[in-house]
Amino acid sequence: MERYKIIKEVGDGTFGSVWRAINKQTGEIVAIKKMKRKYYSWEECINLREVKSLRKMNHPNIVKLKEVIRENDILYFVFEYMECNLYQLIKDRGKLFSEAEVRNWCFQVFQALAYMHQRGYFHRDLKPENLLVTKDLIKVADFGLARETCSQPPYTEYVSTRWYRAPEVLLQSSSYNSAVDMWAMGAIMAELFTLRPLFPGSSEADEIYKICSVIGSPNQNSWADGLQLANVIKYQFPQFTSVHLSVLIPSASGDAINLISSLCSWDPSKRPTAQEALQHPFFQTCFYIPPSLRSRVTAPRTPPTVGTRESLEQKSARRFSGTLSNTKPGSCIPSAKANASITAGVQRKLNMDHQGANNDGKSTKSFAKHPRYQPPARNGPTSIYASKGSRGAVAVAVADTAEKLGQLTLNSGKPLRQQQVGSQSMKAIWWNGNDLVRPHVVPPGRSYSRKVAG
Ligand SMILES: Nc1ncnc2c1ncn2[C@@H]1O[C@H](COP(=O)(O)OP(=O)(O)OP(=O)(O)O)[C@@H](O)[C@H]1O
Repeated sequence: MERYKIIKEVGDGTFGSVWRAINKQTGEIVAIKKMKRKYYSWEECINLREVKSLRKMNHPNIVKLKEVIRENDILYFVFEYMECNLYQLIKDRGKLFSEAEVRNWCFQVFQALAYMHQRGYFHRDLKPENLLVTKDLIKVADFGLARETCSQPPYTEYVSTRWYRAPEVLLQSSSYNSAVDMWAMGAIMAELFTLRPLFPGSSEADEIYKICSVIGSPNQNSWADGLQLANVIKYQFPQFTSVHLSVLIPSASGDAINLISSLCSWDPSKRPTAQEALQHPFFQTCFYIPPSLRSRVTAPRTPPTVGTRESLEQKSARRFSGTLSNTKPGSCIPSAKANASITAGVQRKLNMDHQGANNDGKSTKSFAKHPRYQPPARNGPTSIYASKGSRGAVAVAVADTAEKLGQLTLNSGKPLRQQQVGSQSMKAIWWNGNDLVRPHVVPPGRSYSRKVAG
């Protein structure tokens, strides 16, 4: 570790604290994640999911793991450095993001997911904190929970952040798949438009309650397997009809609403795959720049992985630059120096090789089945967070969920009991006499807690 000079702490997660550091030999800025628990053997380290999955991934929208160092039983991951995470951008944002910004970020993330899912991995803990941003470039980080698709269920020890957790996981399915990442992306996309979480559940039961209140309760048609899962744990869904998402996300176009709606489908098999999402009309103006072409252009002018057709046509001289029309050329590109690989060092380190794997085998679906939606008036949200609470990560075994969910017997339209919903204030937000108060009409001055432990 003496090759690095630690500059400052930039993140504190469940499993590690992350530090900005500089490689004294190359001048490269890196992020070093120092794991909280001790590792007494090298075998323990190389068997970690984060190592096993990340070392196989080589994609411009997946954060690069450069080195793994074990020193005095402490494990350090050295990553390429990114300026901030998406949650920080959302939190500090005074006005809504433009649809072009949302599109650009989501297109990149779906490319990363398509790559990862095709290779037989799924992330399982996608959330704004795990999407790292440098200018227009976004990368998926934190593979601590990543799973191989072909690994054997049941996945009992699964933990993830509640607000982005897919319903099949909440209902304790033991054989979920990469569709859990697609659900999370629907919730994240919506949050990018409104700057507020779409399903801010204060407990696992409240999470399902909030999902029902937005997308409507599931039935035999929409999710027969889900009814069975609920039956097993003796859970009764609260009865709600769906709200059109355009009411909750008024600034989003019809295409965006359509994509979010299909991502947030109860039935995992009805969600688009990442590859299918990339084909959605919402991304019609985007084009993909294959990695092989990206390396041909001069680095400072090359944005990440996405561009617009318009810019492609107009700027044929920069044919493969993929510069977004709203992108400052070169604004998001790390310098060649910053990309220099680390060749020196005395500590034991892991070689990051990259291998392919399996397909996730999901069937191809058409978007034609989703009714096209008429865009609503574009009149921004009624309020944004007055303040945001701390946002902890979770390490919550789901073992107690059956008990918690099983205790619930919810009648149509009736509020959850206070202890089931969470705090009194949460109840006040969610129940207003005869009518359910939707999550996006939080009274001014009210803040959500981003604590998400289940
Ligand atoms: N490569 C990076 N560059 C800059 N900041 C980073 C990088 N990796 C992580 N961070 C920051 O550190 C935070 C925590 O990192 P990470 O999610 O990897 O830790 P964790 O312990 O696995 O967290 P979690 O509690 O979400 O499981 C991130 O949200 C981000 O703000």
